[in-house]
Amino acid sequence: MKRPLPGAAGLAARVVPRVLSVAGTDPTGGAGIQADLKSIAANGGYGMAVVTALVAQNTRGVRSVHTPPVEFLREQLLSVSDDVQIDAVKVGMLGDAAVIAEVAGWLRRVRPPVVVIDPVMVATSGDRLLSPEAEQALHEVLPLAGLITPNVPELAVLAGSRPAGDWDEVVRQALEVSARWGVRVLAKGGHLDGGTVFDALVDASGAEPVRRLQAPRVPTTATHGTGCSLSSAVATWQVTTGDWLTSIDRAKSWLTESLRHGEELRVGQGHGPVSHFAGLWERGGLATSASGEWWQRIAQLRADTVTDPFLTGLADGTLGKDQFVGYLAQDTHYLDGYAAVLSRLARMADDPVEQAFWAGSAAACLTTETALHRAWGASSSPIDPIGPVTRAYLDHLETATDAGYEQGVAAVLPCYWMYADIGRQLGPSAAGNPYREWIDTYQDSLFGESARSARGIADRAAADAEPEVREQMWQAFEASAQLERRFFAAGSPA
Ligand SMILES: Nc1ncnc2c1ncn2[C@@H]1O[C@H](COP(=O)(O)OP(=O)(O)OP(=O)(O)O)[C@@H](O)[C@H]1O
Ligand SMILES: Cc1ncc(CO)c(N)n1
Repeated sequence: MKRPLPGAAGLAARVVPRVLSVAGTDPTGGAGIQADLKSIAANGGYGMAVVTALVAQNTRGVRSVHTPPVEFLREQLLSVSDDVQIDAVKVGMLGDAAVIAEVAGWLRRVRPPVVVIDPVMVATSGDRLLSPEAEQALHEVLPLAGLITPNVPELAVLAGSRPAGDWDEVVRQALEVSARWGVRVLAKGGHLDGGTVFDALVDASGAEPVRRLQAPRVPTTATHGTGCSLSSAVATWQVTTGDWLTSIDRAKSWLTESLRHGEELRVGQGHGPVSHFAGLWERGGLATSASGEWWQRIAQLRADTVTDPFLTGLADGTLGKDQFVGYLAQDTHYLDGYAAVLSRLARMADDPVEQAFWAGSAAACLTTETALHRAWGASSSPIDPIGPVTRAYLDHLETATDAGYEQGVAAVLPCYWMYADIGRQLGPSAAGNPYREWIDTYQDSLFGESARSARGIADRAAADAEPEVREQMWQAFEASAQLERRFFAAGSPA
């Protein structure tokens, strides 16, 4: 069954794949079923789970495994398949031969349209998750998969060889396994060294037997459960794309981003989990906070801002120098007034942390400005007369702050947040760009952190505010966002 691609219209117009994970548990939430459910949800699916084994494990290793009777496994599997139409199944830890036989029998009866089997044998910690006798029994279940996803040591076991030492050997083993077991293989190269991680989609019977994928290796210790998370993500995507390479590609992009944010979670002392929802949180896909909702409401405005000719010219380096200097002159006026408003907020705040944040921001604002201007050989005092958009923006900030602390906080937020967002989007094009320093200033992770702090303050203020004040906060926020856009447009090539 092939489903339409999820459209841009959002969740309402979108088919949500119903994806079942059949796997073991990880009470620390980074691997096994717990990771699978997060991964399925993060990739747009509805997750379900049947437990094959209860694993007492954490980021450092496995303590013990409890395998419930296979009769109970059967009860769980039938509870799902008797009631729910399953679009995809991801199979993870199977533990022993009896579990494998049970799952194989169920798969043969139910025939889910998408089956991904992660032949889990050892955890990232090195602990075994499959009894050696059960390796034989895998013969029964692996051919039922549309895709199997072994890592380097697992591939070696399936190929009956030593673990591959380099990428060519991985591909050779994957071809062997694919031919011998009659399955499509995603050979994962996470365990090899090097600045790039390679994976390969191998189908010995296909027209193009080896298709390679590569991604930058994320320097992180947070790699616990990457295999679980990847296989569930691929299973989820396969329901909507119907094409394995596309599904793997999407799952990989998501995983790389989630790996980048894993350490921020500070979970455990060993190999920590990836941050499954980092992308969603980053892009404000959740409207659980007032600011998240405001951010979504200005989505069109934000899209129009990043495609403004001034910013596209800045991104590709074709923007005229005069224009950039003209923009900087207006920005000097703006930052002077903005720093004054931030100082006002510092005085108005009753929380010492918030006072310090606004005062620190006012200072950073003035020093960043001088640094940028020095780089462009301009004086740090404004020479050009103040323009109409700059005037309107500063008047708005003052008026909003006159109305109250909450409104002032909401009014200053777009300046942090939209610039951090623009820096993030323009960052990748910064190398060799004449405006690199400007882009780097806003791409800087410290700037991103300030934006998050400002957002946190606005959310706390909104949570405590009366409905009419919260409405005024939104209006102040939106007006500032509009003025941000006009500020760039004022410097656009005619
Ligand atoms: N540091 C990293 N940076 C980027 N990608 C990585 C990194 N580590 C692993 N990956 C990717 O994650 C996926 C899983 O790879 P890996 O070979 O580690 O699987 P695994 O050993 O089954 O995972 P685990 O046992 O931790 O669940 C692969 O697509 C791999 O390329
Ligand atoms: C339950 C379970 N499945 C898979 C893995 C592999 O990371 C793990 N550590 N735990």
